[in-house]
Amino acid sequence: MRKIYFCGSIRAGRQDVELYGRIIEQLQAYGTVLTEHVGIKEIEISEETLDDKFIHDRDVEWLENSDAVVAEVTQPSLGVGYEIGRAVAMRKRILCLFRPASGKKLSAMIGGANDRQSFIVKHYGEPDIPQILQEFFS
Ligand SMILES: O=c1[nH]c(=O)n([C@H]2C[C@H](O)[C@@H](COP(=O)(O)O)O2)cc1CO
Repeated sequence: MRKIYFCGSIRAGRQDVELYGRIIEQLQAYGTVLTEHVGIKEIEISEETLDDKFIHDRDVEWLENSDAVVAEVTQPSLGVGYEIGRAVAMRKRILCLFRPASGKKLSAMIGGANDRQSFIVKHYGEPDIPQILQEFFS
């Protein structure tokens, strides 16, 4: 079973958490999502009981064990940017999802990393997700 590491903003703002949950639900058709908690609204409460070193070391280990990384990058987050950078260094396959309709501007360090092979950046709207995931995992 493929292991998927999903990245989404937590401390940088939870406005997209429900969307993360719906993406994770679709990702589960392609493998086990190691970071399911990113898409769960009430998660801050349980993650708050963990110290930062525990969270960091657990997540880096999950990242190392993952076969693919999918990041929703519309809400800019230091944690997500860090995870993506570490994933590049680990030579993981990475899919970054950005919603232009948000009115935000994607960092050049993500947009400019797109090589259309191992680092893929997609500008999308929610209805596009099934096809994007199918292409990425095929
Ligand atoms: O409690 C946490 N649990 C956790 O797994 N993370 C990881 C997973 C997310 O993809 C990413 C979010 O980073 P940030 O909190 O800087 O937005 O970091 C981050 C936090 C809080 O920083």
